[in-house]
Amino acid sequence: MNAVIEVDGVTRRYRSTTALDAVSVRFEKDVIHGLLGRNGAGKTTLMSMITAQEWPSSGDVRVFGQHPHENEQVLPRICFVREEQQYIDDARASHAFAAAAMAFPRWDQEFAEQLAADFKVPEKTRIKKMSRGQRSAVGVIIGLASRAEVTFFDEPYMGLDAVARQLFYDRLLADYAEHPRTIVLSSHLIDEIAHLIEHVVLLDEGRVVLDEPVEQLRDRAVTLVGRADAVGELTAGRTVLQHEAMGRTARTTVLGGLDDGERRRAGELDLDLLPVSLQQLVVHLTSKTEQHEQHEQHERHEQRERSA
Ligand SMILES: Nc1ncnc2c1ncn2[C@@H]1O[C@H](COP(=O)(O)OP(=O)(O)OP(=O)(O)O)[C@@H](O)[C@H]1O
Repeated sequence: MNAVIEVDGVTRRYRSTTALDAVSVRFEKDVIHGLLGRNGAGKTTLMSMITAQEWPSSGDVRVFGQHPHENEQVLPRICFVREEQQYIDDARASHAFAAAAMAFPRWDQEFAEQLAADFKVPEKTRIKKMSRGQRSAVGVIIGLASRAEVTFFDEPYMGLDAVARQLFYDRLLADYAEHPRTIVLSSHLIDEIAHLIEHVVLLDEGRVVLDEPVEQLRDRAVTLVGRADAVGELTAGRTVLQHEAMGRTARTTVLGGLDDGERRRAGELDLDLLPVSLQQLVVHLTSKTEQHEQHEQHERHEQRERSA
């Protein structure tokens, strides 16, 4: 393992909000990571710490083994693409690309121009006057053509239509295959990016709740589809993540994998076994807190009823 980013016990407080709560996580060299979590989970805050745009309240961040803040050895090797990127007044896409060419030593101008044509970024329009999707495309192009050793894309798709998003995913994968680098992609469109990412870091309320290679997630849950009574037999007593019944057919997703005996039985019962989607797993893992609160509320209510 070769971590290019090491985050150790990082906490970030904003007055009464704890955006990150003792987060420790590593991002490995030349791996595409998905940084996932609900709104307000702390994803942008974590990326801002690593890219030296913010300071942690406590804890330690190292990139390439060094502290990134005001570090000229580190900063040109990091690119952070975010929605609210500010560009200088009157700048056109070509000006933004020229600035990026100065900032990033591995910048590929030809690639940037090819991407600008692919995304149909208007040449003459000022970035300020561009549509939201066109502005996002400028950011995405800078992220790709910078070829920075560490590149963060923080929800880069805002305003991009489905065709442009697909273009981004295709170009990202193709360019990554030729120029491997560390990529961290934050997105709410989990199913859309699931095939791109090799490792998932999931934040919930400022804490890491999952930090795992995508391959391993397959064993975390399974979906059984078939006759309702047969599905019921194999899912009895297990934690159900999702259940749908359609007439005599059921589709049930349960936590945990099936052992060899259970798989054989599923075959005998003519059940289909499907891997769980990343989206389903993320929803399950990040709604736990609410489930817990609801449970606590219920318990308090019961207690009041009993003592009344
Ligand atoms: N500058 C700030 N001042 C005060 N609170 C902040 C600041 N930046 C972030 N926060 C708070 O920290 C928490 C985490 O915010 P953050 O932007 O990191 O979440 P996120 O996971 O990126 O969310 P989203 O998916 O909605 O973009 C939120 O509760 C947010 O309100």
